[in-house]
Amino acid sequence: MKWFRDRFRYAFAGIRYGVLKDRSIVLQIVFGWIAIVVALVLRCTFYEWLWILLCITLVVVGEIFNSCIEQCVNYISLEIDPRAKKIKDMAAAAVFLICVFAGIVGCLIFIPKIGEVVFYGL
Ligand SMILES: Nc1ncnc2c1ncn2[C@@H]1O[C@H](COP(=O)(O)OP(=O)(O)OP(=O)(O)O)[C@@H](O)[C@H]1O
Repeated sequence: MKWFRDRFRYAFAGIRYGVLKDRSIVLQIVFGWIAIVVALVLRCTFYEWLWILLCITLVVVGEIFNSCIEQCVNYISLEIDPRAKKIKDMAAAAVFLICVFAGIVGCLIFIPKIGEVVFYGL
């Protein structure tokens, strides 16, 4: 039980560092909440909710991993180095691809629903 409790404590400590120290993570969490509010207003279906929650989770987890990689690089050295640039740029690319995926899913789900609301009302 203590092992289990410790896992939770460390994970929540990690979330706290992320939220307090990384504005990108905070921003993605805010976007996630906006997506949840929009999905509630547009009365998304069960499977639409699954896709939306998957996208939010992927973006936030991707951003946390990106932050970990940036911190690892900074921990090893703060000097300007092309290798450090390559590592950080690749981590940023991974988050960018996840955000593109989430953006496409969001458009596929929300645009037709917004169209329905415009034509027929809520
Ligand atoms: N030590 C370094 N050597 C060379 N280039 C670096 C180095 N550190 C950062 N960079 C370049 O600057 C970019 C931004 O790096 P930084 O660590 O500031 O992350 P960030 O994307 O601004 O993240 P955040 O806003 O979450 O802090 C990197 O993608 C990389 O191109």
